[in-house]
Amino acid sequence: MSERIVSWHGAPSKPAYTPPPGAIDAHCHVFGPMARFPFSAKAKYLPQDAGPDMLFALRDHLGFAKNVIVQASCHGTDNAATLDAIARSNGKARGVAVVDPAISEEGLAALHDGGIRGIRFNFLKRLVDDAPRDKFLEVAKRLPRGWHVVIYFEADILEDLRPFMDAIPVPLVIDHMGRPDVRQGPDGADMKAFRAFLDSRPDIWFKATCPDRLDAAGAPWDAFARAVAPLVADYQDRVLWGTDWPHPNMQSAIPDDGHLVDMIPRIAPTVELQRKLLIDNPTALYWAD
Ligand SMILES: O=C(O)/C=C(\CC(=O)C(=O)O)C(=O)O
Repeated sequence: MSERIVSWHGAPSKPAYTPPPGAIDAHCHVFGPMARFPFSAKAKYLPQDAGPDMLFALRDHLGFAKNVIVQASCHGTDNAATLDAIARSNGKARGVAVVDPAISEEGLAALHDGGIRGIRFNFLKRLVDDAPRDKFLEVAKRLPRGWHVVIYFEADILEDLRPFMDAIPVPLVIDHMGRPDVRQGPDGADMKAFRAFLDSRPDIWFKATCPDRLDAAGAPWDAFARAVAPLVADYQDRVLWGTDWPHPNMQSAIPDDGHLVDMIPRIAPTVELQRKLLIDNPTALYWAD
């Protein structure tokens, strides 16, 4: 792997939809800059630099107030780039780390001081070499107060992951709804299984994100809007939204971030739903203190 890829739109449009004041982009990443924050030797993709200045310029362009920066797999368990971005945000960013499960209590406390409020377990084989459930569970049981676990998986392993996820004693946040096949519609097998999972405990949250990854038909992502809007309405106190910028790995169908923002009123059509999705819910998870 040698070629560094660009996975983001060079000139995203200004969205027609204006997010409410204080809106939070609760799923985005930073890449590098590589000269200061080299990528992991185990990285499955090698991106161009997409650092905090670019992220914060996009935040302002799209009309958001804050970011939740999620450590991407290309940086492995070295959270320095994510922490640096949070430190540069003037209090306008918090984050989710990826840790070596053997991390010390002091290491976790330092992440907390740096603005981290959760850790991420990634189960996508194309992104990580291994995902040791026993070790993940051990570290999930000794997280700082108020933290949660973010889990990224694909719909076909939801059932297999259930015993592991059921045993995690802190709130769960599921990336991209566990990647359902949105072409099945709102009552399809994947959405039904995901709803059953959400119904199994009250502290599972999810991100209604990534139409670009989940709806192969492309913008305006009608299948995504049709499948996801009922989920947002039915679980409106547990849903988050984010751009996913800089869209790791996306190379052929790179989304225009302005168009992604214009999906918000299609999945959350009322002012109240939008306030929960963009302000109340992410604030409860990331700015409770
Ligand atoms: O950014 C995302 O949410 C999705 C990713 C990348 C990722 O998670 C990572 O690199 O850690 C993907 O599907 O390739």
